[in-house]
Amino acid sequence: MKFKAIVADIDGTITCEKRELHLGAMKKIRSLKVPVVLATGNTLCYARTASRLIGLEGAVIAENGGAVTVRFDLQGTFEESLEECEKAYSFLSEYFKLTKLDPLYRKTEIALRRDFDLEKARALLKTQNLDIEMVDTKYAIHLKSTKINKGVGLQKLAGMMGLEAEDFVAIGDSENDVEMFEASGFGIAVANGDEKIKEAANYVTDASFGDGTVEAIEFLESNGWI
Ligand SMILES: O=C(O)COP(=O)(O)O
Ligand SMILES: [Mg+2]
Repeated sequence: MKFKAIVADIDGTITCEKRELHLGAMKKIRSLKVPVVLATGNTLCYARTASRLIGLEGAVIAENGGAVTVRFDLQGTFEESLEECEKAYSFLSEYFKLTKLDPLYRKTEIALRRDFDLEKARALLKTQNLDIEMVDTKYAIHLKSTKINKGVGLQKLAGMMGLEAEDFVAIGDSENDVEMFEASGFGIAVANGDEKIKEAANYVTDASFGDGTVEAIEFLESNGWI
């Protein structure tokens, strides 16, 4: 097996436990010859800044696939999905006190603080005729279109880079990374990952957080897969 690129989740994967960047993972990523794409549930400006500060090229998937850019000098592309998310938000606001995270910068979905009953909210949302789902990343709960995810974002970005999604190894830690694992050629979950991502993974590291990403890349190198 030989892969041409890596797509790495940000929070919980290239960070430490308290969410600060993991310096060992940064160093390892910078040493790679293959392109590294960042994929996050967070906003596009967050992803682009992280890419710049890590020393990457600006190819990022943000807002769980809703926003994508291939280089720093190009504007992003944004899916038209916010309106439907707003409808779901208005409906759920009748039952819960919800807090939006970074609404000023988020253009395709809504991220919420994790301080309400998710299972109850999911059951209520099912009674509505909306193509919206709720995804828990352990950092936020995302109200997002069922048609958009990091896997769809990876297909799109891979095309822009002249690659196939299967050319990528994906590294991640939570349920918002599952579709990205499915679209990629090989998925590696870090040890702190949730059950859903570990189930979707081809390989699970022994180490957690950024140490897990270092281990994942060393595993790929030792097999000659990158
Ligand atoms: O924004 C979040 O909720 C989590 O972000 P992540 O996809 O980089 O882990
Ligand atoms: Mg994550």
